[in-house]
Amino acid sequence: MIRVGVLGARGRVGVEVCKAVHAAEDMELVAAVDAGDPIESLAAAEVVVDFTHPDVVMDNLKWCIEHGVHPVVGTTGFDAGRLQAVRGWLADNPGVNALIAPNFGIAAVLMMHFAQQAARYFESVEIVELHHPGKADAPSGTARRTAELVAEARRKAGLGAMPDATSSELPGARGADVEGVHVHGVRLAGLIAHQEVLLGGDGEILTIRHDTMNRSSFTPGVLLGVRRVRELPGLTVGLEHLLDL
Ligand SMILES: NC(=O)C1=CN([C@@H]2O[C@H](COP(=O)(O)OP(=O)(O)OC[C@H]3O[C@@H](n4cnc5c(N)ncnc54)[C@H](OP(=O)(O)O)[C@@H]3O)[C@@H](O)[C@H]2O)C=CC1
Ligand SMILES: O=C(O)C1=N[C@H](C(=O)O)C[C@H](O)C1
Repeated sequence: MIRVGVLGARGRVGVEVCKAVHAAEDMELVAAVDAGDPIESLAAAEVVVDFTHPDVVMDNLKWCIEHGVHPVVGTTGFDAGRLQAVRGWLADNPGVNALIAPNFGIAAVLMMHFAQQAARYFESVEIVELHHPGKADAPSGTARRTAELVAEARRKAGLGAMPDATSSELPGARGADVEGVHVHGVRLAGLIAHQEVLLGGDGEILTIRHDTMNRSSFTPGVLLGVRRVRELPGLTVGLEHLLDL
């Protein structure tokens, strides 16, 4: 039995993670911690799943790593600096591993993978992410990561800047610029989490779309991460490394 703790246990995703861990035959839910609860109860866990908030996730990660607990993190808001800090804590605590994934949905990971594969064939790529209005960060972690993967694929293919004649604009009208890829965020009541990657070339448009219909869709990926994190050395970023893509 894997002893699992959950941080953000009363949140939208945390509730689903607790149910999934409870139902898994090879796992035991030993701690369910939310804001205001003592973090020390996580010491009973081998693996801790974090779905909290970008403002608190670094403190949570540091605590887990320093207490010999392997973190599996869905919380977003990671940039290169934050990932480097996590690598430093792991280096100071050999034997502890961490998995951080901007999206644990299998279809979402495939959407990112397909976008990365397609990127080198098109002059233009833009990303539209659409989420519920309770989301704290923009652009979404998934959109940011997709843009990074697309930019990397374009660089490898020797593609330059995308065509864009915009010479005057209201701030924000062209979205956020992530390594040259424009990312547009929509926050709308009724949505959960959705993304379109628009790829355009001469007379053709390819749209890759992903829709999250419920939050239990994240749990198979989370459970896979919980089962595998102990054997993945150091820091792993992205669930794609656990799938045979
Ligand atoms: N990687 C993935 O597949 C996915 C990632 N996410 C990401 O996960 C994060 C959480 O999303 P979501 O569940 O919708 O958010 P919610 O706000 O619904 O849940 C977060 C929970 O964490 C609690 N919390 C806040 N601070 C702490 C703390 N220090 N310790 C323990 N618990 C704390 C919150 O309490 P309170 O409300 O009282 O502050 C809340 O109950 C976001 O960053 C989101 O982008 C979401 C879906 C999928
Ligand atoms: O906040 C959310 O809801 C989600 N957050 C993640 C992100 O920022 O990419 C994953 C998914 O989009 C849902």
